Amino acid sequence: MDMRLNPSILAADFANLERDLARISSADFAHVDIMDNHFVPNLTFGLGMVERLQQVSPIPLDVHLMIDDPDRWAPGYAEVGAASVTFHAEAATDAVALARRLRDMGARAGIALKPGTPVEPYLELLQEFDQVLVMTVEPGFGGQSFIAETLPKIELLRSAIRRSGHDIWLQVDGGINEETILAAAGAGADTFVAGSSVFGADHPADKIAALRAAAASHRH
Ligand SMILES: O=C(CO)[C@@H](O)[C@H](O)COP(=O)(O)O
Ligand SMILES: [Fe+2]
Repeated sequence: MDMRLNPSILAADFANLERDLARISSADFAHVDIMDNHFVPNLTFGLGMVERLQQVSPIPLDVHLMIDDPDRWAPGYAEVGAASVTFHAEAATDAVALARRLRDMGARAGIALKPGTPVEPYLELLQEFDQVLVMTVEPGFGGQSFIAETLPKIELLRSAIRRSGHDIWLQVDGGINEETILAAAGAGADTFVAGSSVFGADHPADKIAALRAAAASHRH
Protein backbone atom coordinates (compact mmCIF):
# COMPACT_ATOMS: atom_id res chain seq x y z
CA MET A 1 0.00 0.00 0.00
CA ASP A 2 1.31 3.44 -0.93
CA MET A 3 1.59 6.03 1.80
CA ARG A 4 1.83 9.79 1.86
CA LEU A 5 3.28 12.26 4.34
CA ASN A 6 1.74 15.75 4.19
CA PRO A 7 3.20 18.43 6.49
CA SER A 8 0.69 21.08 7.60
CA ILE A 9 1.89 24.61 7.01
CA LEU A 10 -0.31 25.76 9.90
CA ALA A 11 2.85 25.19 11.94
CA ALA A 12 5.13 27.00 9.45
CA ASP A 13 6.33 30.60 9.73
CA PHE A 14 3.54 32.61 8.05
CA ALA A 15 6.04 35.36 7.21
CA ASN A 16 8.26 32.84 5.39
CA LEU A 17 5.91 30.39 3.71
CA GLU A 18 7.88 30.11 0.48
CA ARG A 19 11.03 29.25 2.46
CA ASP A 20 9.13 26.75 4.61
CA LEU A 21 7.52 25.08 1.57
CA ALA A 22 11.06 24.56 0.21
CA ARG A 23 12.00 22.91 3.51
CA ILE A 24 9.33 20.23 3.04
CA SER A 25 9.99 19.52 -0.63
CA SER A 26 10.65 15.83 0.17
CA ALA A 27 7.05 15.42 1.36
CA ASP A 28 4.17 14.33 -0.86
CA PHE A 29 1.77 17.26 -0.45
CA ALA A 30 1.73 20.51 1.54
CA HIS A 31 -1.39 20.43 3.74
CA VAL A 32 -3.08 23.85 3.84
CA ASP A 33 -5.62 24.47 6.64
CA ILE A 34 -8.32 26.98 5.75
CA MET A 35 -10.26 28.17 8.84
CA ASP A 36 -13.06 30.72 8.71
CA ASN A 37 -13.63 31.56 12.40
CA HIS A 38 -17.18 30.15 12.05
CA PHE A 39 -16.91 26.42 11.44
CA VAL A 40 -13.93 26.46 13.81
CA PRO A 41 -12.94 29.15 16.34
CA ASN A 42 -9.77 30.12 14.47
CA LEU A 43 -8.90 32.03 11.32
CA THR A 44 -6.10 31.36 8.85
CA PHE A 45 -6.24 32.47 5.22
CA GLY A 46 -8.24 31.99 2.05
CA LEU A 47 -8.31 31.65 -1.68
CA GLY A 48 -5.89 34.46 -2.60
CA MET A 49 -3.23 32.96 -0.35
CA VAL A 50 -3.72 29.46 -1.74
CA GLU A 51 -3.48 30.76 -5.29
CA ARG A 52 -0.10 32.31 -4.49
CA LEU A 53 1.17 29.28 -2.51
CA GLN A 54 0.26 27.11 -5.48
CA GLN A 55 2.55 29.21 -7.68
CA VAL A 56 5.61 28.89 -5.42
CA SER A 57 5.19 25.41 -3.88
CA PRO A 58 7.58 22.66 -5.02
CA ILE A 59 4.95 20.03 -4.09
CA PRO A 60 1.18 19.87 -4.73
CA LEU A 61 -1.29 21.37 -2.26
CA ASP A 62 -3.69 19.33 -0.11
CA VAL A 63 -6.33 21.86 0.99
CA HIS A 64 -8.34 21.16 4.18
CA LEU A 65 -11.38 23.42 4.38
CA MET A 66 -12.63 24.04 7.91
CA ILE A 67 -15.31 26.45 6.72
CA ASP A 68 -19.06 26.85 6.61
CA ASP A 69 -20.81 26.50 3.25
CA PRO A 70 -18.12 24.53 1.38
CA ASP A 71 -20.76 23.90 -1.33
CA ARG A 72 -20.22 27.53 -2.28
CA TRP A 73 -16.51 28.03 -1.62
CA ALA A 74 -14.69 24.74 -2.24
CA PRO A 75 -14.72 24.81 -6.08
CA GLY A 76 -12.64 28.02 -6.03
CA TYR A 77 -9.77 26.09 -4.47
CA ALA A 78 -9.91 23.51 -7.26
CA GLU A 79 -9.96 26.33 -9.75
CA VAL A 80 -6.66 27.80 -8.50
CA GLY A 81 -5.02 24.40 -8.87
CA ALA A 82 -5.12 22.65 -5.49
CA ALA A 83 -4.40 18.95 -6.06
CA SER A 84 -6.94 17.92 -3.45
CA VAL A 85 -9.80 19.76 -1.79
CA THR A 86 -11.24 18.27 1.41
CA PHE A 87 -14.39 19.70 2.98
CA HIS A 88 -16.13 18.77 6.24
CA ALA A 89 -19.12 16.40 6.18
CA GLU A 90 -20.66 18.41 9.04
CA ALA A 91 -20.62 21.61 6.96
CA ALA A 92 -21.65 20.41 3.49
CA THR A 93 -25.26 20.55 2.27
CA ASP A 94 -24.78 18.03 -0.57
CA ALA A 95 -21.45 16.24 -0.12
CA VAL A 96 -21.86 13.99 -3.14
CA ALA A 97 -22.77 16.82 -5.54
CA LEU A 98 -19.84 18.88 -4.25
CA ALA A 99 -17.38 15.99 -4.59
CA ARG A 100 -18.54 15.38 -8.17
CA ARG A 101 -18.03 19.04 -8.98
CA LEU A 102 -14.50 19.04 -7.53
CA ARG A 103 -13.60 15.94 -9.51
CA ASP A 104 -15.00 17.48 -12.70
CA MET A 105 -12.65 20.39 -12.11
CA GLY A 106 -9.66 18.03 -11.90
CA ALA A 107 -9.10 18.00 -8.13
CA ARG A 108 -9.13 15.02 -5.81
CA ALA A 109 -12.28 15.26 -3.68
CA GLY A 110 -11.98 14.65 0.06
CA ILE A 111 -14.47 14.42 2.90
CA ALA A 112 -13.43 15.12 6.50
CA LEU A 113 -15.01 13.90 9.73
CA LYS A 114 -14.59 15.50 13.15
CA PRO A 115 -13.64 13.06 15.97
CA GLY A 116 -17.27 12.76 17.14
CA THR A 117 -18.85 12.37 13.69
CA PRO A 118 -19.89 8.80 12.87
CA VAL A 119 -18.66 7.37 9.59
CA GLU A 120 -21.53 4.94 8.96
CA PRO A 121 -23.65 7.30 6.79
CA TYR A 122 -20.72 7.64 4.36
CA LEU A 123 -19.66 4.01 4.02
CA GLU A 124 -22.00 3.38 1.08
CA LEU A 125 -20.83 6.57 -0.66
CA LEU A 126 -17.09 6.00 -0.48
CA GLN A 127 -16.65 5.67 -4.23
CA GLU A 128 -17.72 9.33 -4.57
CA PHE A 129 -14.51 10.46 -2.85
CA ASP A 130 -10.78 10.17 -3.55
CA GLN A 131 -9.84 10.55 0.10
CA VAL A 132 -11.42 10.48 3.55
CA LEU A 133 -9.89 12.54 6.36
CA VAL A 134 -10.39 11.32 9.92
CA MET A 135 -9.68 14.20 12.30
CA THR A 136 -7.63 12.86 15.19
CA VAL A 137 -8.00 16.13 17.14
CA GLU A 138 -10.86 18.64 17.28
CA PRO A 139 -10.33 20.83 14.21
CA GLY A 140 -9.20 24.41 14.76
CA PHE A 141 -5.71 24.36 16.22
CA GLY A 142 -2.32 22.73 15.74
CA GLY A 143 -0.28 21.26 18.57
CA GLN A 144 -3.07 19.22 20.22
CA SER A 145 -2.81 15.61 21.43
CA PHE A 146 -3.90 12.68 19.26
CA ILE A 147 -7.34 11.29 20.26
CA ALA A 148 -6.92 7.49 20.37
CA GLU A 149 -10.72 6.97 20.45
CA THR A 150 -10.71 7.73 16.70
CA LEU A 151 -8.80 4.51 15.93
CA PRO A 152 -11.89 2.27 15.57
CA LYS A 153 -13.26 4.68 12.96
CA ILE A 154 -10.02 4.38 10.99
CA GLU A 155 -10.23 0.57 11.18
CA LEU A 156 -13.84 0.59 10.02
CA LEU A 157 -13.00 2.84 7.09
CA ARG A 158 -10.01 0.72 6.09
CA SER A 159 -12.23 -2.38 5.90
CA ALA A 160 -14.92 -0.54 3.93
CA ILE A 161 -12.36 0.91 1.51
CA ARG A 162 -10.89 -2.54 0.96
CA ARG A 163 -14.37 -3.98 0.31
CA SER A 164 -15.18 -1.15 -2.10
CA GLY A 165 -12.25 -2.07 -4.35
CA HIS A 166 -11.50 1.64 -4.92
CA ASP A 167 -8.15 3.32 -4.26
CA ILE A 168 -9.43 5.79 -1.67
CA TRP A 169 -6.77 7.43 0.51
CA LEU A 170 -7.36 7.32 4.26
CA GLN A 171 -5.93 10.41 5.89
CA VAL A 172 -5.36 11.26 9.56
CA ASP A 173 -4.80 14.79 10.80
CA GLY A 174 -3.95 16.06 14.26
CA GLY A 175 -1.35 15.14 16.86
CA ILE A 176 0.65 12.94 14.49
CA ASN A 177 4.23 12.31 15.66
CA GLU A 178 6.64 9.36 15.59
CA GLU A 179 4.64 7.53 18.29
CA THR A 180 1.04 8.22 17.29
CA ILE A 181 1.74 7.53 13.61
CA LEU A 182 2.34 3.88 14.58
CA ALA A 183 -1.21 3.50 15.90
CA ALA A 184 -2.74 5.38 12.97
CA ALA A 185 -0.83 3.30 10.41
CA GLY A 186 -1.67 0.10 12.28
CA ALA A 187 -5.36 0.97 12.13
CA GLY A 188 -5.15 1.44 8.36
CA ALA A 189 -4.37 5.10 7.64
CA ASP A 190 -2.15 5.64 4.61
CA THR A 191 -1.92 9.44 4.43
CA PHE A 192 -0.49 11.37 7.38
CA VAL A 193 -0.75 15.07 8.11
CA ALA A 194 1.80 16.41 10.58
CA GLY A 195 2.19 20.05 11.52
CA SER A 196 4.04 20.79 14.73
CA SER A 197 6.10 17.59 14.68
CA VAL A 198 7.57 18.51 11.26
CA PHE A 199 7.99 22.26 11.62
CA GLY A 200 8.98 22.03 15.29
CA ALA A 201 11.95 19.85 14.32
CA ASP A 202 15.42 21.30 13.76
CA HIS A 203 15.51 19.57 10.37
CA PRO A 204 12.03 19.10 8.84
CA ALA A 205 13.38 16.87 6.05
CA ASP A 206 14.86 14.44 8.62
CA LYS A 207 11.56 14.40 10.53
CA ILE A 208 9.64 13.67 7.32
CA ALA A 209 11.94 10.69 6.68
CA ALA A 210 11.58 9.48 10.28
CA LEU A 211 7.77 9.70 10.14
CA ARG A 212 7.71 7.81 6.83
CA ALA A 213 9.91 5.06 8.28
CA ALA A 214 7.73 4.79 11.40
CA ALA A 215 4.52 4.54 9.35
CA ALA A 216 6.08 1.95 7.02
CA SER A 217 7.07 -0.18 10.02
CA HIS A 218 3.42 -0.43 11.09
CA ARG A 219 1.86 -0.64 7.65
CA HIS A 220 -1.56 -2.21 7.76
O1 LIG B 1 -6.48 20.61 10.56
C1 LIG B 1 -5.70 20.76 11.47
C2 LIG B 1 -6.11 21.37 12.77
O2 LIG B 1 -7.45 21.68 12.71
C3 LIG B 1 -4.33 20.23 11.28
O3 LIG B 1 -3.98 20.10 9.93
C4 LIG B 1 -3.21 20.78 12.13
O4 LIG B 1 -2.42 21.70 11.43
C5 LIG B 1 -2.35 19.65 12.57
O5 LIG B 1 -1.37 20.15 13.43
P1 LIG B 1 -0.57 19.19 14.44
O6 LIG B 1 -1.60 18.55 15.34
O7 LIG B 1 0.15 18.19 13.60
O8 LIG B 1 0.32 20.15 15.15
FE1 LIG C 1 -5.76 19.96 8.61
